Amino acid sequence: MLSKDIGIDLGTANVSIHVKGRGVVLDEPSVVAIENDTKRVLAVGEEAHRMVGRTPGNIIAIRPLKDGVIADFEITEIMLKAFIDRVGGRTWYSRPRILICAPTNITSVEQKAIREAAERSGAREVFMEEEPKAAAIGAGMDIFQPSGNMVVDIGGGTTDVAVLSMGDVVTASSIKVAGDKFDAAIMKYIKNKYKLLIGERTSEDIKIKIGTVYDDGRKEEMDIRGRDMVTGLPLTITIHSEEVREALWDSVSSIVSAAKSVLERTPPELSADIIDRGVILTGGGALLGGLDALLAEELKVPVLIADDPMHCVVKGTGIMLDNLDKVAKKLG
Ligand SMILES: Nc1ncnc2c1ncn2[C@@H]1O[C@H](COP(=O)(O)OP(=O)(O)OP(=O)(O)O)[C@@H](O)[C@H]1O
Repeated sequence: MLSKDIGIDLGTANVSIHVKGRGVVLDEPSVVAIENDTKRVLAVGEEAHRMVGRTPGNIIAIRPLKDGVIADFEITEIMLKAFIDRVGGRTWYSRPRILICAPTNITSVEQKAIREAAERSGAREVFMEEEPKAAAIGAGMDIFQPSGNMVVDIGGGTTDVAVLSMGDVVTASSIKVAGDKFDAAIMKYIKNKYKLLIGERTSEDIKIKIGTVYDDGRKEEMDIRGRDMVTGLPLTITIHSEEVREALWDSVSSIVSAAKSVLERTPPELSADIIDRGVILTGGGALLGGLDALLAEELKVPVLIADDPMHCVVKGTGIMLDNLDKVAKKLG
Protein backbone atom coordinates (compact mmCIF):
# COMPACT_ATOMS: atom_id res chain seq x y z
CA MET A 1 0.00 0.00 0.00
CA LEU A 2 1.14 3.53 -0.76
CA SER A 3 1.14 6.59 1.41
CA LYS A 4 -2.05 8.53 0.85
CA ASP A 5 -1.69 12.14 1.84
CA ILE A 6 -4.86 13.59 3.24
CA GLY A 7 -6.43 17.02 3.45
CA ILE A 8 -8.88 17.89 6.21
CA ASP A 9 -11.34 20.75 6.63
CA LEU A 10 -11.71 20.79 10.40
CA GLY A 11 -14.82 22.94 10.51
CA THR A 12 -17.03 24.18 13.31
CA ALA A 13 -20.07 22.54 11.75
CA ASN A 14 -18.58 19.81 9.56
CA VAL A 15 -15.38 17.87 9.01
CA SER A 16 -14.51 16.82 5.47
CA ILE A 17 -11.57 14.67 4.41
CA HIS A 18 -9.90 14.40 1.02
CA VAL A 19 -7.62 11.44 0.37
CA LYS A 20 -5.13 11.86 -2.47
CA GLY A 21 -6.22 9.83 -5.45
CA ARG A 22 -9.67 9.16 -3.98
CA GLY A 23 -11.23 12.61 -3.58
CA VAL A 24 -13.56 13.63 -0.74
CA VAL A 25 -14.19 10.45 1.21
CA LEU A 26 -15.67 11.73 4.46
CA ASP A 27 -18.15 14.45 5.28
CA GLU A 28 -19.55 14.41 8.79
CA PRO A 29 -20.93 16.87 11.34
CA SER A 30 -18.41 17.99 14.00
CA VAL A 31 -20.27 16.35 16.86
CA VAL A 32 -19.29 13.79 19.52
CA ALA A 33 -21.76 12.06 21.84
CA ILE A 34 -20.42 11.01 25.23
CA GLU A 35 -21.77 9.38 28.36
CA ASN A 36 -21.61 12.09 30.99
CA ASP A 37 -20.59 10.06 34.04
CA THR A 38 -18.04 7.73 32.47
CA LYS A 39 -16.97 10.14 29.66
CA ARG A 40 -17.16 7.16 27.30
CA VAL A 41 -17.48 8.15 23.63
CA LEU A 42 -20.70 6.75 22.21
CA ALA A 43 -20.76 8.17 18.71
CA VAL A 44 -18.84 10.55 16.47
CA GLY A 45 -20.16 12.45 13.45
CA GLU A 46 -23.51 11.85 11.81
CA GLU A 47 -24.73 9.42 14.46
CA ALA A 48 -23.86 11.87 17.24
CA HIS A 49 -25.48 14.72 15.29
CA ARG A 50 -28.80 12.88 15.25
CA MET A 51 -28.67 12.99 19.05
CA VAL A 52 -28.30 16.80 19.31
CA GLY A 53 -31.14 18.12 21.49
CA ARG A 54 -32.54 14.62 21.91
CA THR A 55 -30.20 13.03 24.44
CA PRO A 56 -31.38 11.57 27.75
CA GLY A 57 -29.82 13.01 30.93
CA ASN A 58 -26.65 10.96 30.97
CA ILE A 59 -25.66 11.44 27.33
CA ILE A 60 -24.38 14.70 25.92
CA ALA A 61 -23.81 15.59 22.30
CA ILE A 62 -20.86 17.99 22.15
CA ARG A 63 -19.74 20.25 19.35
CA PRO A 64 -16.06 20.63 20.29
CA LEU A 65 -15.45 23.57 17.95
CA LYS A 66 -17.59 26.59 18.65
CA ASP A 67 -17.57 30.15 17.33
CA GLY A 68 -14.61 29.21 15.17
CA VAL A 69 -12.37 28.19 18.08
CA ILE A 70 -11.61 24.89 19.72
CA ALA A 71 -13.90 24.94 22.74
CA ASP A 72 -12.99 21.44 23.90
CA PHE A 73 -9.47 20.23 23.14
CA GLU A 74 -9.85 16.69 24.28
CA ILE A 75 -13.04 16.05 22.35
CA THR A 76 -11.62 17.72 19.22
CA GLU A 77 -8.71 15.29 19.39
CA ILE A 78 -11.01 12.32 19.83
CA MET A 79 -13.15 13.43 16.91
CA LEU A 80 -10.23 14.13 14.59
CA LYS A 81 -8.65 10.80 15.40
CA ALA A 82 -11.93 8.92 14.86
CA PHE A 83 -12.40 10.50 11.43
CA ILE A 84 -8.81 9.88 10.30
CA ASP A 85 -9.12 6.27 11.45
CA ARG A 86 -12.41 5.98 9.57
CA VAL A 87 -10.72 6.85 6.27
CA GLY A 88 -7.99 4.32 6.99
CA GLY A 89 -5.20 6.64 8.23
CA ARG A 90 -3.68 4.28 10.75
CA THR A 91 -3.97 1.12 8.71
CA TRP A 92 -1.96 2.42 5.77
CA TYR A 93 1.44 0.89 5.33
CA SER A 94 3.18 4.20 4.93
CA ARG A 95 2.19 7.05 7.22
CA PRO A 96 0.43 9.90 5.42
CA ARG A 97 1.19 13.59 5.42
CA ILE A 98 -1.85 15.49 6.63
CA LEU A 99 -2.87 19.03 5.71
CA ILE A 100 -5.43 20.54 8.05
CA CYS A 101 -7.47 23.70 7.63
CA ALA A 102 -8.61 24.75 11.05
CA PRO A 103 -10.45 27.86 12.22
CA THR A 104 -8.55 31.10 11.61
CA ASN A 105 -6.76 32.62 14.61
CA ILE A 106 -6.26 29.40 16.56
CA THR A 107 -3.54 29.62 19.16
CA SER A 108 -0.22 27.79 19.07
CA VAL A 109 -1.42 25.56 21.92
CA GLU A 110 -4.45 24.58 19.84
CA GLN A 111 -2.24 23.97 16.80
CA LYS A 112 -0.12 21.66 18.92
CA ALA A 113 -3.20 19.73 20.08
CA ILE A 114 -4.32 19.30 16.48
CA ARG A 115 -0.85 18.19 15.39
CA GLU A 116 -0.64 15.64 18.17
CA ALA A 117 -4.08 14.26 17.40
CA ALA A 118 -3.11 13.88 13.75
CA GLU A 119 0.21 12.25 14.68
CA ARG A 120 -1.51 9.80 16.99
CA SER A 121 -3.74 8.88 14.07
CA GLY A 122 -0.71 7.97 12.01
CA ALA A 123 0.40 11.24 10.40
CA ARG A 124 4.04 11.42 9.39
CA GLU A 125 3.99 15.20 9.00
CA VAL A 126 1.25 17.70 9.73
CA PHE A 127 0.71 20.89 7.76
CA MET A 128 -1.72 23.68 8.39
CA GLU A 129 -3.27 26.25 6.11
CA GLU A 130 -5.58 29.22 6.48
CA GLU A 131 -9.19 28.55 5.53
CA PRO A 132 -9.76 31.41 3.09
CA LYS A 133 -6.71 30.41 1.06
CA ALA A 134 -7.89 26.82 0.77
CA ALA A 135 -11.44 28.00 0.06
CA ALA A 136 -10.25 30.25 -2.78
CA ILE A 137 -8.13 27.49 -4.32
CA GLY A 138 -10.98 24.99 -3.95
CA ALA A 139 -13.34 27.45 -5.63
CA GLY A 140 -11.08 27.37 -8.66
CA MET A 141 -9.39 30.78 -8.24
CA ASP A 142 -5.83 31.14 -9.44
CA ILE A 143 -4.53 32.97 -6.38
CA PHE A 144 -0.87 32.54 -7.36
CA GLN A 145 -0.97 35.23 -10.07
CA PRO A 146 -0.28 38.89 -9.21
CA SER A 147 -3.97 39.82 -9.29
CA GLY A 148 -6.72 40.33 -6.72
CA ASN A 149 -9.13 37.55 -5.76
CA MET A 150 -11.72 38.05 -3.06
CA VAL A 151 -13.38 35.23 -1.19
CA VAL A 152 -16.06 35.32 1.52
CA ASP A 153 -16.17 31.97 3.32
CA ILE A 154 -19.25 31.64 5.53
CA GLY A 155 -19.02 28.52 7.66
CA GLY A 156 -20.71 27.44 10.86
CA GLY A 157 -18.64 29.47 13.33
CA THR A 158 -16.80 32.12 11.35
CA THR A 159 -17.04 34.21 8.25
CA ASP A 160 -13.63 34.78 6.72
CA VAL A 161 -13.25 37.53 4.17
CA ALA A 162 -9.96 37.71 2.31
CA VAL A 163 -8.32 39.28 -0.70
CA LEU A 164 -5.53 37.09 -2.05
CA SER A 165 -2.78 37.69 -4.56
CA MET A 166 0.45 35.83 -5.42
CA GLY A 167 -0.52 32.93 -3.17
CA ASP A 168 -1.05 34.96 -0.03
CA VAL A 169 -3.63 36.88 1.92
CA VAL A 170 -3.32 40.65 1.30
CA THR A 171 -6.22 41.94 3.41
CA ALA A 172 -8.57 39.90 5.56
CA SER A 173 -11.15 39.93 8.31
CA SER A 174 -12.56 37.07 10.35
CA ILE A 175 -15.74 37.50 12.37
CA LYS A 176 -17.55 35.07 14.59
CA VAL A 177 -20.82 35.51 12.75
CA ALA A 178 -21.85 32.63 10.49
CA GLY A 179 -24.28 29.71 10.31
CA ASP A 180 -24.50 29.08 14.08
CA LYS A 181 -25.29 32.75 14.77
CA PHE A 182 -27.98 32.65 12.08
CA ASP A 183 -29.57 29.65 13.79
CA ALA A 184 -29.39 31.35 17.20
CA ALA A 185 -30.95 34.54 15.79
CA ILE A 186 -33.88 32.59 14.32
CA MET A 187 -34.39 30.77 17.64
CA LYS A 188 -34.39 34.07 19.53
CA TYR A 189 -36.80 35.74 17.08
CA ILE A 190 -39.32 32.91 17.38
CA LYS A 191 -39.00 32.87 21.15
CA ASN A 192 -39.63 36.61 21.41
CA LYS A 193 -42.40 36.84 18.84
CA TYR A 194 -44.30 33.60 19.42
CA LYS A 195 -43.15 32.56 22.90
CA LEU A 196 -42.17 29.28 21.29
CA LEU A 197 -38.98 27.38 22.14
CA ILE A 198 -37.42 25.55 19.23
CA GLY A 199 -34.25 23.45 19.04
CA GLU A 200 -31.01 24.07 17.14
CA ARG A 201 -31.90 21.57 14.45
CA THR A 202 -35.33 23.09 13.78
CA SER A 203 -33.80 26.52 13.55
CA GLU A 204 -31.18 25.32 11.06
CA ASP A 205 -33.95 23.65 9.07
CA ILE A 206 -35.88 26.92 8.83
CA LYS A 207 -32.73 28.72 7.64
CA ILE A 208 -31.97 26.13 4.98
CA LYS A 209 -35.54 25.66 3.72
CA ILE A 210 -37.01 29.16 3.70
CA GLY A 211 -34.16 31.45 4.84
CA THR A 212 -33.63 34.58 2.81
CA VAL A 213 -31.79 37.83 3.43
CA TYR A 214 -32.81 39.77 0.34
CA ASP A 215 -36.22 41.01 -0.67
CA ASP A 216 -36.62 39.46 -4.09
CA GLY A 217 -40.34 38.90 -3.75
CA ARG A 218 -39.80 35.32 -2.66
CA LYS A 219 -42.48 34.32 -0.18
CA GLU A 220 -42.27 30.92 1.42
CA GLU A 221 -43.60 29.45 4.60
CA MET A 222 -42.98 26.47 6.78
CA ASP A 223 -44.75 24.77 9.69
CA ILE A 224 -42.52 24.35 12.71
CA ARG A 225 -42.94 22.64 16.04
CA GLY A 226 -41.65 23.55 19.44
CA ARG A 227 -42.67 24.02 23.05
CA ASP A 228 -45.10 26.78 23.97
CA MET A 229 -43.49 28.80 26.78
CA VAL A 230 -46.87 29.74 28.22
CA THR A 231 -48.61 26.36 28.34
CA GLY A 232 -45.49 24.18 28.29
CA LEU A 233 -47.14 22.04 25.61
CA PRO A 234 -46.02 21.19 22.06
CA LEU A 235 -47.23 23.72 19.47
CA THR A 236 -47.09 24.08 15.69
CA ILE A 237 -46.86 27.51 14.04
CA THR A 238 -46.24 28.76 10.50
CA ILE A 239 -43.12 30.84 9.81
CA HIS A 240 -42.67 33.03 6.71
CA SER A 241 -39.48 33.82 4.82
CA GLU A 242 -39.87 37.57 5.50
CA GLU A 243 -39.70 36.80 9.21
CA VAL A 244 -36.45 34.90 8.73
CA ARG A 245 -35.08 37.90 6.84
CA GLU A 246 -35.95 40.11 9.78
CA ALA A 247 -34.39 37.65 12.24
CA LEU A 248 -31.12 37.46 10.27
CA TRP A 249 -30.76 41.17 9.57
CA ASP A 250 -28.21 42.02 12.29
CA SER A 251 -25.99 39.03 11.61
CA VAL A 252 -25.99 39.60 7.89
CA SER A 253 -25.22 43.30 8.36
CA SER A 254 -22.05 42.32 10.24
CA ILE A 255 -20.95 40.19 7.28
CA VAL A 256 -21.61 43.05 4.87
CA SER A 257 -19.57 45.41 7.11
CA ALA A 258 -16.66 42.94 7.31
CA ALA A 259 -16.61 42.60 3.52
CA LYS A 260 -16.75 46.39 3.09
CA SER A 261 -13.89 46.93 5.52
CA VAL A 262 -11.71 44.44 3.64
CA LEU A 263 -12.45 46.16 0.33
CA GLU A 264 -11.67 49.55 1.84
CA ARG A 265 -8.24 48.30 2.90
CA THR A 266 -7.47 46.64 -0.44
CA PRO A 267 -4.88 48.29 -2.72
CA PRO A 268 -6.61 49.92 -5.73
CA GLU A 269 -5.03 47.69 -8.40
CA LEU A 270 -6.37 44.63 -6.65
CA SER A 271 -9.81 46.27 -6.21
CA ALA A 272 -9.93 46.75 -9.97
CA ASP A 273 -9.31 43.00 -10.45
CA ILE A 274 -12.12 42.22 -8.02
CA ILE A 275 -14.55 44.35 -10.05
CA ASP A 276 -13.63 42.24 -13.10
CA ARG A 277 -13.69 38.84 -11.44
CA GLY A 278 -16.30 39.31 -8.75
CA VAL A 279 -16.34 38.12 -5.17
CA ILE A 280 -16.68 34.37 -4.65
CA LEU A 281 -18.83 33.00 -1.83
CA THR A 282 -17.84 29.68 -0.26
CA GLY A 283 -18.89 27.65 2.81
CA GLY A 284 -22.38 26.42 3.67
CA GLY A 285 -23.56 29.96 4.44
CA ALA A 286 -23.03 30.87 0.77
CA LEU A 287 -26.25 28.95 0.13
CA LEU A 288 -28.33 31.25 2.31
CA GLY A 289 -31.11 32.61 0.10
CA GLY A 290 -30.35 36.02 -1.42
CA LEU A 291 -26.98 36.54 0.28
CA ASP A 292 -25.23 36.84 -3.08
CA ALA A 293 -27.73 39.46 -4.28
CA LEU A 294 -27.48 41.44 -1.04
CA LEU A 295 -23.68 41.47 -1.07
CA ALA A 296 -23.61 42.45 -4.76
CA GLU A 297 -25.91 45.39 -4.02
CA GLU A 298 -23.96 46.52 -0.98
CA LEU A 299 -20.42 46.03 -2.31
CA LYS A 300 -21.17 47.20 -5.86
CA VAL A 301 -19.21 44.30 -7.36
CA PRO A 302 -20.42 41.06 -8.93
CA VAL A 303 -20.86 38.24 -6.38
CA LEU A 304 -20.83 34.58 -7.39
CA ILE A 305 -21.51 31.44 -5.39
CA ALA A 306 -18.76 28.83 -5.87
CA ASP A 307 -19.72 25.42 -7.20
CA ASP A 308 -20.35 23.06 -4.29
CA PRO A 309 -19.51 25.82 -1.73
CA MET A 310 -19.47 23.52 1.31
CA HIS A 311 -16.59 21.53 -0.16
CA CYS A 312 -14.35 24.37 -1.37
CA VAL A 313 -12.02 24.22 1.64
CA VAL A 314 -11.52 20.47 1.51
CA LYS A 315 -11.15 20.52 -2.28
CA GLY A 316 -8.56 23.28 -1.81
CA THR A 317 -6.62 21.06 0.60
CA GLY A 318 -6.78 18.30 -2.02
CA ILE A 319 -5.21 20.59 -4.63
CA MET A 320 -2.57 21.82 -2.17
CA LEU A 321 -1.51 18.26 -1.33
CA ASP A 322 0.33 18.21 -4.65
CA ASN A 323 2.61 21.04 -3.51
CA LEU A 324 2.56 20.73 0.24
CA ASP A 325 6.10 21.85 1.00
CA LYS A 326 5.69 25.01 -1.05
CA VAL A 327 2.18 26.15 -0.13
CA ALA A 328 1.45 25.14 3.45
CA LYS A 329 3.00 25.64 6.86
CA LYS A 330 4.47 22.57 8.53
CA LEU A 331 3.65 22.18 12.21
CA GLY A 332 6.20 21.08 14.76
N1 LIG B 1 -28.76 25.76 2.09
C1 LIG B 1 -28.21 26.39 3.12
N2 LIG B 1 -28.60 27.65 3.45
C2 LIG B 1 -28.05 28.28 4.49
N3 LIG B 1 -27.10 27.76 5.29
C3 LIG B 1 -26.68 26.52 5.02
C4 LIG B 1 -27.19 25.77 3.93
N4 LIG B 1 -26.59 24.55 3.92
C5 LIG B 1 -25.73 24.54 4.97
N5 LIG B 1 -25.77 25.71 5.63
C6 LIG B 1 -25.04 26.10 6.83
O1 LIG B 1 -23.65 26.08 6.57
C7 LIG B 1 -22.94 25.91 7.80
C8 LIG B 1 -21.86 24.89 7.64
O2 LIG B 1 -21.00 25.29 6.64
P1 LIG B 1 -19.53 24.69 6.49
O3 LIG B 1 -19.58 23.20 6.49
O4 LIG B 1 -18.91 25.38 5.33
O5 LIG B 1 -18.91 25.21 7.86
P2 LIG B 1 -17.60 24.75 8.65
O6 LIG B 1 -16.47 24.66 7.68
O7 LIG B 1 -17.89 23.57 9.45
O8 LIG B 1 -17.41 26.01 9.63
P3 LIG B 1 -16.18 27.00 9.91
O9 LIG B 1 -15.60 27.34 8.55
O10 LIG B 1 -16.80 28.19 10.58
O11 LIG B 1 -15.26 26.26 10.80
C9 LIG B 1 -23.98 25.47 8.84
O12 LIG B 1 -24.27 26.53 9.70
C10 LIG B 1 -25.18 25.11 7.98
O13 LIG B 1 -26.40 25.34 8.67
